[in-house]
Amino acid sequence: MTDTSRPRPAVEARGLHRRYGPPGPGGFEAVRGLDLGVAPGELFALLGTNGAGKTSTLEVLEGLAAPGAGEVRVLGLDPLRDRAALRPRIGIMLQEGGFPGELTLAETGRCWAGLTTGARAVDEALDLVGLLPRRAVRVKQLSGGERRRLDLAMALLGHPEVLFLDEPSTGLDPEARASVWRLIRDLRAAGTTVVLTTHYLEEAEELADRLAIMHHGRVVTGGTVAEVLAAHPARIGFELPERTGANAALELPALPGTSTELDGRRVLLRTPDLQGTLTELLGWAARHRVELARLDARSASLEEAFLAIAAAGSAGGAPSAPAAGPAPAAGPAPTRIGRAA
Ligand SMILES: Nc1ncnc2c1ncn2[C@@H]1O[C@H](COP(=O)(O)OP(=O)(O)OP(=O)(O)O)[C@@H](O)[C@H]1O
Repeated sequence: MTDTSRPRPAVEARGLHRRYGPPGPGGFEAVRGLDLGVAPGELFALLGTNGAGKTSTLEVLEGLAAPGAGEVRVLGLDPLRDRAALRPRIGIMLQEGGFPGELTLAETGRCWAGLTTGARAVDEALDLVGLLPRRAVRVKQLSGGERRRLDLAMALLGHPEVLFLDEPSTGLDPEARASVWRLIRDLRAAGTTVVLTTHYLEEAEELADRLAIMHHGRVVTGGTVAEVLAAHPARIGFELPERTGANAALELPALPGTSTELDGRRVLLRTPDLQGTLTELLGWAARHRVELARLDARSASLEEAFLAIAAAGSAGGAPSAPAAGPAPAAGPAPTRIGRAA
């Protein structure tokens, strides 16, 4: 039965494969059975290691390349077969725009607007990315970050319903990056569906409603940032006081599902239940009048999740389910710490 309560995805791929070169050992399969769905108005980030297949995937979604196998739909249309109908409704920012260096920004905009249905005013598009004061400058005179912003302005010329951004903030200084993030957020707030690739995990954490992490042509894990992080343990670090005499040895409480690493007086706990473990630990410390110096408790970061996935992949094939973090080794047995009495 079809679920009619959920809107049809604005962007969807099912069983997508993309191959470079001939079949067999002479070729290379860059995308290996990828499924994804992006809801209308959603901001979706595609992350992954170098060569994971992000650009190869994006190019198929954009209608710039044919899938080797599988099905792709954007706004319900086939990006290749229905290209004429779809092209005016999407905006594309490639990894490199490649606009002619001799043209000024205003001329570039006019040329591009001539090819775009319902284009907004060129100056308005340049203003959106902070390049209006540079409108009379030639493209070849722009810095790398300014070129990135010109690429974005041209992608926005046609009021796209779906915007594909391939590494939109690469090469931008922190201020320019912050203003591009603001612009992307505004576009999303106005209902634009955005699919972006990025190497900046902070960018995905800041912007994305949902994300997927690719490795070796497959989506290894995906969901909201919270869902992705839930598969990775939180960390609690602290330092125990120097102890003497009969109090030299202490037993930490049994903390189910938590692993414990000791390095002198420094203790590192890894736990799937940050609040529960922290509550137990603080109760234990209060009962034993133990001061936990340099106490630091934090959820897993997207960077830790990403590195765990990359490491799992390098160590013999990435997992196909949400990747587990560093394995919690210890069971609920208490851990003896400190010098023996
Ligand atoms: N034209 C091509 N011919 C052969 N192999 C290619 C071609 N383009 C890409 N590849 C290979 O396909 C794989 C995926 O490349 P792709 O550019 O999609 O990765 P990516 O995730 O976007 O990487 P990055 O983060 O480095 O931009 C890589 O191993 C790359 O070398």
